Amino acid sequence: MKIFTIDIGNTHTHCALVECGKVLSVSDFDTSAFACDFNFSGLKGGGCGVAWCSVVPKINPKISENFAKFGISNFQLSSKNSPMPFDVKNPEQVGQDRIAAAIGAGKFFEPPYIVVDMGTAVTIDLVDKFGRYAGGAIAPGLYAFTAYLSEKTAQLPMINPKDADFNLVIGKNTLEAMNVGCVKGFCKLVDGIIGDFEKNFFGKSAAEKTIFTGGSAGVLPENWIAGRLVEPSLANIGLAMAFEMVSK
Ligand SMILES: Nc1ncnc2c1ncn2[C@@H]1O[C@H](COP(=O)(O)OP(=O)(O)O)[C@@H](O)[C@H]1O
Ligand SMILES: CC(C)(COP(=O)(O)O)[C@@H](O)C(=O)NCCC(=O)O
Ligand SMILES: [K+]
Repeated sequence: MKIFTIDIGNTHTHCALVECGKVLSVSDFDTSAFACDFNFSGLKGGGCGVAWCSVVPKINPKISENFAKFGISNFQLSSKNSPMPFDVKNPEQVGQDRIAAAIGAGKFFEPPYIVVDMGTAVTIDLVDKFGRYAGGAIAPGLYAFTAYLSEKTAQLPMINPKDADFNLVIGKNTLEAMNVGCVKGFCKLVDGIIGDFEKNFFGKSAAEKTIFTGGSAGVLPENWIAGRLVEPSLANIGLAMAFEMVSK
């Protein structure tokens, strides 16, 4: 069965048509423009399931209204209906995109594994050996790391993370210093948290059990991202898997 999935993030809304865990097509929108513009009429009667998640609650009534208008039944993934159990203090607090990506990573590995979603925020999450969503870390995303300084200072420019040389050790001008501090610094934050997870939950490198997703994965230096497993539609795959698991 084809499942139309919608992952509403703080910056972008990622839509993907997924069948048997395979992504058939994708389309992205600015979240600020999404709920008002989207025309769901094409989905009606298409024999297609609809699964979605949102970390922008004010959008939810609008999208629900839209589904109702077009008569489309739909599944919103949450901690209440998640097929993945939780080992955290307040499951209802966990971002629905974090739940979706954690489920989606189950297509790639057996638990335990690590899921890194580099969006507006970066989240680094653990699914434990029992297959439970076990929590993780939330930090500013790459854009916050880079843009904030250029917005809040008189002399720091906006940088393009793609141009940063990950091998550079010390910056010899402003741009290089920002590349080392902001871009390499962002990567080192992620690697440092992953390293702690590895030490505490794997006892060895978990590079083979770590998956990356989110907009920043595509703009980080090649020599950091190369060789890592990246799935841009991880949350969408997870939404489709969750829908299939709960519909059984
Ligand atoms: N040119 C860029 N410079 C810095 N960050 C970028 C750039 N392009 C994309 N990003 C990062 O990607 C993020 C958007 O990723 P996305 O996965 O769409 O986020 P969300 O899931 O929060 O909507 C931006 O907030 C930013 O961190
Ligand atoms: C951490 C997030 C902001 C990430 O959102 P994103 O960057 O993908 O837009 C989102 O998952 C969220 O608002 N979570 C709620 C708090 C929590 O997960 O504990
Ligand atoms: K996200």
